[in-house]
Amino acid sequence: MFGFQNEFNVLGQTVVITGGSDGMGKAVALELSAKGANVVVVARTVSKLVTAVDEMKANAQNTFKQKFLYISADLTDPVECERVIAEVTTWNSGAAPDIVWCCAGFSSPGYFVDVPIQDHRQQMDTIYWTAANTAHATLRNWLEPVAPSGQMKTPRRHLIFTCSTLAFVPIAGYSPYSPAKAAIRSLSDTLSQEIEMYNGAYSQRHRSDAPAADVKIHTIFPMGILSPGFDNEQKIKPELTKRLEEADKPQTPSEVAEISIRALERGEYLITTNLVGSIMKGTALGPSPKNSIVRDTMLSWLSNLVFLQVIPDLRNKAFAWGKQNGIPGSSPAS
Ligand SMILES: NC(=O)C1=CN([C@@H]2O[C@H](COP(=O)(O)OP(=O)(O)OC[C@H]3O[C@@H](n4cnc5c(N)ncnc54)[C@H](OP(=O)(O)O)[C@@H]3O)[C@@H](O)[C@H]2O)C=CC1
Ligand SMILES: CCCCCCCCCCCCCCCC(=O)[C@@H](N)CO
Repeated sequence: MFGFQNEFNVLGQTVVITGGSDGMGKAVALELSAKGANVVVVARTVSKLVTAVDEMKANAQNTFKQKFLYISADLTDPVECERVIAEVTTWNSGAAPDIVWCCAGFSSPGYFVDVPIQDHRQQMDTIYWTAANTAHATLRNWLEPVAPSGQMKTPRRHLIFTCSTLAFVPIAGYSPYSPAKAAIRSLSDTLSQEIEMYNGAYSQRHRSDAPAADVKIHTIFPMGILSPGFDNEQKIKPELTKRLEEADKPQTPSEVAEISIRALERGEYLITTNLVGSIMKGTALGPSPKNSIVRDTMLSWLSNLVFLQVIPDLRNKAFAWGKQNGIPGSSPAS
C-alpha cells in the first residue's frame, strides 16, 4: 500500500506466543499463521496446545513452508523459560526466534482483604513473572554480542508484552491483578529505553561485536476479551467490579488480535484496542514513549479532562455501593 511501510512483517519469521493455547494468545497464533509465520505456542496444558497447533495448520498460508510447534511449560519458573528459548532455537535450525509475544496470564479478581495474601502473590507470579521470565530468557539470548559475520539479514526482532488497560486506571476488585499489569508496563517502559543502548551498538556492528539484530519492544493494553479466562473471572468477580467496568464492551479474541497486529504493523509502542482503552491510556501516558507526539498529546489533554470526572465517579459508585449493600458477608442496610 502506498505510504504504508509494514513494521511487522511476519512472513517466514519464527514467533513464540506464550499463552498461545487459548483466548487472545490463540487468536494471535492463528492470525500470524495465516500471515505466513512459523509459530510456537507455549502454555501448561498439552491437550489445548495440541488443538491450537491443529488449528494453526488448518489456518496456515503455506502448509509446506510453515512449521508449528508446541511446548508445555509453566512460565512462572524462569528455568522453564530458558528451556523454551533453547528448544525453539534448536527446532528453528539453530536460530533464535524473531518475535516473542507474552500473552500468558489470567485474572483472579476479588477485594483486597478477602483474597488470601498468597493468592495475591500467585497473581504476581502468573501475570508479572511469566512475562518477566520470558523477557529475561529471550533478551539474554538476543542481546548476546556476536561478531559482524554473525549478523542477521532481516535485522529486527520484536518483544511484545500483553498488559491491560487496568495498568492505567484503577477499578475496585482488581487489586490481585492490576499491580502485576502495572509492573509489566513499567518493565516495558524501562526496557524500551535500555534496549536503545543495544540498538546503538548494533548500528555500529561493522566495527565491533554487537547483538545480532535490532530489537523493538511493544505492549498491548486490551479491554475485556471474551476468552475462557474471562468466563472464569466473571464467576468470581464482585458485583461492584462488574458495575464499575460497565463502560467496557468486551471484544472477541480475534478482534483484539487483529487490531493489535495492525497497530504493530504501523510500528506502535503502547497499543490499545478501542476508544475507551485509548482514553484510559491517554490519562496515564506520562513519561511513556509516544506513538505520535501530536495525537498522543491531544489525547492526553482530552483524557485528563474526562478523567477529572471519571475517577470521582468511580469512587462515588463504590461508596454508594457500600452504603446500599454493606460490606461482603454483612447483611444489607434496610
Ligand atoms: N480476558 C480479558 O478480559 C483480558 C485479558 N488480558 C490479558 O490478555 C492475556 C490473554 O488473556 P485471555 O485471552 O483471557 O487468556 P486465557 O485465560 O483464555 O488463556 C490464558 C493462556 O495462558 C496460559 N497460561 C496461564 N498460566 C500459565 C503459566 N503459568 N505458564 C504458561 N502458560 C500459562 C493458559 O494455558 P494453561 O492454563 O494451559 O497454562 C492459556 O493459554 C492475559 O495476559 C490477560 O491477563 C488483558 C485484558 C483483558
Ligand atoms: C469515556 C471514558 C470513560 C472511561 C471509564 C473507565 C471505565 C473502566 C473500564 C474498565 C475496563 C477494564 C478492562 C480490562 C479487563 C481486564 O484486564 C480484566 N478482565 C482481566 O482479565
